Amino acid sequence: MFFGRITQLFTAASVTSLDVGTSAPDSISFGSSGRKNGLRHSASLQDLSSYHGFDPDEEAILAPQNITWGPNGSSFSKDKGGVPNGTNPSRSGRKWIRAVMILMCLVLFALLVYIVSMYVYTNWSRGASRYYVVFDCGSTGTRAYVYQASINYRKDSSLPIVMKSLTEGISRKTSGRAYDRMETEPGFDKLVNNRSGLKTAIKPLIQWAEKQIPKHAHRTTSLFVFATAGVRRLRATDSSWLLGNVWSILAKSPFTCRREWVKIISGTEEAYFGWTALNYQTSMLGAVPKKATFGALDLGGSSLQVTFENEERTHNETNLNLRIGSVNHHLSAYSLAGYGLNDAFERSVVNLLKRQPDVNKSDLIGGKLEMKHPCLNSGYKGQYICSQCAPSVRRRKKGKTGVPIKLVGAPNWGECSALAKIAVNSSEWSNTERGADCDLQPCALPDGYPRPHGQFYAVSGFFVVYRFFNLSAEASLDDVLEKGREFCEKAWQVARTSVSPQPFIEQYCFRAPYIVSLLREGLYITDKQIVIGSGSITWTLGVAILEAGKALSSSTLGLKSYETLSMKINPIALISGLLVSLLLLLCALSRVSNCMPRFFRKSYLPLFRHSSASLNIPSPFKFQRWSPMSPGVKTPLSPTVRSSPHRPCSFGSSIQLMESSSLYSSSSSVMHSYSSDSLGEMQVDGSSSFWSSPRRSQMRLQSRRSQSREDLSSSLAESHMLKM
Ligand SMILES: Nc1nc2c(ncn2[C@@H]2O[C@H](COP(=O)(O)OP(=O)(O)OP(=O)(O)O)[C@@H](O)[C@H]2O)c(=O)[nH]1
Ligand SMILES: [Ca+2]
Repeated sequence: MFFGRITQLFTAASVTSLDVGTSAPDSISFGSSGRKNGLRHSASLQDLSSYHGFDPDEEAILAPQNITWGPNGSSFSKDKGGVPNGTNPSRSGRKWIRAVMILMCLVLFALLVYIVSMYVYTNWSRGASRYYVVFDCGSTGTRAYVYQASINYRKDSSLPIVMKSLTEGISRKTSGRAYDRMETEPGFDKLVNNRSGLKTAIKPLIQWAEKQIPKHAHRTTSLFVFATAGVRRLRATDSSWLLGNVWSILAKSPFTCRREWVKIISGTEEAYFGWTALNYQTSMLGAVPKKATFGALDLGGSSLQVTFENEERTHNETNLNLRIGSVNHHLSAYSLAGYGLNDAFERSVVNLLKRQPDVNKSDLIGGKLEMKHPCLNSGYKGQYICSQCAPSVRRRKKGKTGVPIKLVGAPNWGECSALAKIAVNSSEWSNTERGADCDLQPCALPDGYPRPHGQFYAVSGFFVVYRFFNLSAEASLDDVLEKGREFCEKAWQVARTSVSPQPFIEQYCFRAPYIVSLLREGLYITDKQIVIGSGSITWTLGVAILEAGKALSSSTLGLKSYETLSMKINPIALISGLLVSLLLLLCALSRVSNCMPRFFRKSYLPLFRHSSASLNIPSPFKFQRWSPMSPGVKTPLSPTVRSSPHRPCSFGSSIQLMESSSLYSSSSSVMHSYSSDSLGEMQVDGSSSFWSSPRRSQMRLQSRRSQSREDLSSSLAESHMLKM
């Protein structure tokens, strides 16, 4: 409708009615007053010469309701009808319309370019992968993970990406390693002021990651180096030294890394990265329709991360919103420092030391102290570096700061279980908490922290303990206790050889009761609420997923446009529709502003001939204006009859209004009527073909000025007959 109206107006602007009254039996007269004999009333041709663009007044003349067939022949009259003589409001109207048209063309063009570029980008990026390298700088080691991100085409997920972990060349769980991961030991927190140790820890990981990624993609691969609890608990001077040196070593890597990507992540960040990774791998993340997600329990060597969906917004410090794909998740996420497996054992040592009577500090510092431990196998003797035994002592041994204590195995399952429960009770060892009774409340949680609820995956350290005792994921916590007790009762030499060589074998008699007490008394999580996750679920996957999501959505909305283009609108149809609209608009605009290049002007191209029907159909569409030679030149219009009865005409006869140069005297008001013959000659005359310059053809028109009216009316009548 809108375009029809616009085109109607433009066509009206381009059509100038001439009074070519004829005595033909039927006539067409244009005039709001409906006067039939338009000859004397038509405006002189000169008046029409200013017609270059659209004249809104033309609408009144050319609109169908103003066209009537009269008894005394057809006539065209330029009757402005109701428009005061001497005013020319059409010019400002034309300018306004032209401006609107140009604006619409520009908007359409911009939209077309955007949609096409989005479509190309989306299709291009569909094949393009992005790689991510994430370093997990943990308290017991530094690991490298390589991920390949690509667009997710599955419709049952609103998650825009598919993430694949590349683990080529990693030794499969040899020598008791619980994880399939590229790892160097010890962790960064044991390498403070040890630059060569840092290089030894980092370079093998970089070299391995380079082999996982095609060389051409190295520069576009993002490298993130995130440190967790081990470094988090260091003094600021030590952690700053570590991060600064790690950054300088990484500067030589082929990957893209920014200074802000080498950092210590908070416990909360580690928590929701782990939750994201878990729910991605269990296909809960971005599921459509939304599915209940799993809580994550990530037990490290130094800290424990707890994350779960929680609609209660009770505790601001631990609440966060995470939007993945089109799904919003309200999470409670927190990290309990000191609850990792290694730190928990340390707490057991600290607690035992406190119970030692008359400990001589010099003996302590001199490493002469010997202490029995109820969770160590009989026959075990070993030196333990205790960081928390004398915090003031800064002696470094094997990379660890603390005092050496000689531990001696004195296994006692009951005492060991009680010691594990003490390690779980934060009020027993942290200065901030008041005495808490683990039988009355979750004694691992600080005051006000939301209690974990729902179903949980227990990963990392939980997985390591289950694997150590050869327990399946379905085993209960009581099974863990049973296995632990059996292990504790073995003599050290037997116990040690009963498992493949691996770190911290001596601590598993403690770890068994510890993880059970941590879940049951520390967090009040029952057996039915947990599933033991595999060792491949690591928070580094969450980093890659969230970074890839950021990259996709930020780079020119590729993701959104991907959704729009592929899921809701057929991009080809959209682009075609825009293209057609733009072309239509450009055509209309060229009519209005005569900006069509000279070569394409209708007055010289016999392409715009109309069938004789144009005489009969009272539609302004059919009257084509021959565009003027150039704006500003007075170009009176002369009607031409396209064909004559004796000449077969492939287009049928037609009336075309031809522009001619202003050769008429301004006083001339005689209307032109042309016989088809002469016009036919004119139009087919080789020297004066449509292709000749307008001036010459106008000259010929000029000489046929007195074309007989009969000719015209006969051809009019004829074409009318044809139509019948
Ligand atoms: N037996 C065995 N234990 C392992 C292995 N890898 C890690 N562990 C133990 O599992 C515990 C948890 O390991 P991680 O989750 O890697 O701990 P982390 O990331 O270094 O510690 P955080 O910095 O607190 O996250 C550590 O205390 C290790 O003692 C393994 O391959 N075999
Ligand atoms: Ca960890």
